[in-house]
Parts: sequence; C-alpha cells; structure tokens
Amino acid sequence: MSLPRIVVVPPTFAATQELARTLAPQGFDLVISGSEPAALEANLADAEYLVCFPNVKTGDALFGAAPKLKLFQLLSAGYDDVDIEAARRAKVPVCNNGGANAISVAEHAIMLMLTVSRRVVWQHDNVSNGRWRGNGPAPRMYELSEKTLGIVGLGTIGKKVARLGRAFGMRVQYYDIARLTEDAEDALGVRFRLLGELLATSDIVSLHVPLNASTRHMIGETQLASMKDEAIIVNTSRGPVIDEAALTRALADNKLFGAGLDVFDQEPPQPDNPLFKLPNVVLTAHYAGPTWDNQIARLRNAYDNVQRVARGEKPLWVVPELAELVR
Ligand SMILES: O=CC(=O)O
Repeated sequence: MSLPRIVVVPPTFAATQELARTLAPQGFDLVISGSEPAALEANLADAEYLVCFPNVKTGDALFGAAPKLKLFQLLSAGYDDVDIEAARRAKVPVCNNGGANAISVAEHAIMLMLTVSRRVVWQHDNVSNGRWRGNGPAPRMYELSEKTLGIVGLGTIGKKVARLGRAFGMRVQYYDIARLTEDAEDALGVRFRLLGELLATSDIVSLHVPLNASTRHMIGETQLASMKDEAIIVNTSRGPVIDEAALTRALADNKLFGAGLDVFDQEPPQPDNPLFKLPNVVLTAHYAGPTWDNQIARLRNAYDNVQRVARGEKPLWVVPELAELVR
C-alpha cells in the first residue's frame, strides 16, 4: 500500500528544504516541490497534504489538481493571498501556522520600536561614514519605558508583543474586534481601547491584524492625523493595513516621530519608493517571521497538524472563514 503523500513547498533556501526533510514525520511519502503551478499540480495528483506558504497560487485549478487533498497547511500566519472560496468549494480546510512565528514577529516589532526611537540607522550611518555623532545637533531619542504601547490586533502575536512591552516597562493598551475578559486583561496587563482612543493616546502603535476587507487601509490619513505628534508606528502585519501614501506624507511632514516597517504595499517595493529617502523610518524586508527558530517551529506545527488529520482527528488552526468544514 502506498504511503500518504505530503507535498511541501518550502522557501527557496536549500537549508530550509533540508530542514523540511529532516523534520518530516515517518510513514509518509514526502515530496518537496517548487511553487510553479505546472510542477506543483503534477505533484499534487496523489497528495493528501500540502504544506506551503501563501505564495503558492491557489484557486480552483490547484484544488482540482489535488482531488485527494485533506489539508492545506500554511507555514505562515497570514492567509490573505489564499483563495478561501476555492478551498471552500473543494472542501479543503486551510490552516495557518498556529502562532509558530509569534516570538519572532513580536521580537522584530520590539526591535523596530527600539531602532526607530533610538535613531539607530542615523547613528550607524554617521559612525560608519566617519562622522561619529553627525554634523548637526543630535535628534531627540526616546526610551520605551513608561511609554504607552497601543497594540492593534491582540491575537497570538499581539499578546506576545504585549508581554514584551510590559517587560520594557510600557503601559499596554489594545484594540481588537473581540475583547478579552477583564480577568484575562488583568493577567496580561493590558487595557482595552476603541481604535480611535488607542491611536490618540499611544506613543507607539504596533499593528498585528490579518489583512482582510475590514483591515485594508484601517490606518489612513485621518487615523494618522489623530496620532500624537511624537508617535511611532510599527507594522509587521501586512503593508495594505496602512495607507502607505498617507503614511509617507505624515512622515515627510514630521507629523509622526517615525515608523518601523517590515511590510509594504508592494513587495519588494519599487526602487523609487519615497519612504527610502526619509530619515525617520527603519525598513526591513518582510523578515519579521523567518528566524531559523521559527522555520523549525512552523514546520513542526505543520507536520503535527498533518499527523493529526492522518490519525482521523480534526486539524487545529483552521482559518475562521472555513471553520464549518471541520465542525
Ligand atoms: O508574513 C508572514 C506570515 O504571515 O507568517
């Protein structure tokens, strides 16, 4: 009898492909595939499980090529690029990585808060170009301690950011469509605020919402204008959650102290993106997630879910839009 097939589409790094092999559970036929539709669809013909990133092009063609598919297991937290309606038609549950990257993304968010508030890029540029502290007066720099951190989206990642923020001595407030119980808020040390109140009263705002129709451009010109003059905004979620043009204008006009951005409207951004010229931004290349520790953690979670389904159990971390498929 042939073994159940898992198709894994890892990122292109050779080392990660090796990791995908090393961590794979026994008792399965493991196929490492590229993401090009033709090759992938050929590999999917007999596959019961697909483990991949959302850069795999989903749609009726992909699900049609995989008639035995029981689980579409993402290595990512976000699933905004996945064709959820096609998955629903094919009756295949889509699962995310179960919070595997919460630590890496939360640490990255804190790193962006620190590098923006301490003007690290300006300092590095001066020191490494022989200017030591620069030619003019030093810009203002801030501590995190005693500042108010506003977290937008208190899921697994947002909660981790809250804990780290508390460890830095910050007051932490949050906005989410679902409010915690008062006991849970007390245990985490956070206070609920409506979005408008949160934006107007936070020194640092950190975004941790999924991208969907209600979060696209949830931070636009009006919301940016309502923020404190010296506020910092950090985005490690998805670029389109912020109106990038409005943010660029606010930063250029010094309406905000600065921004730390790991995600952009378009990735990679165009070479003439005006954000590149601004002194008050720190930009990273959508690298908040993929630490090596996280590559391991998310493959482990993915394979655990595969084994769960293979045992006849329900998968964990099904995206809410498809919850009815596993009821
Ligand atoms: O962007 C990264 C992820 O969604 O995990």
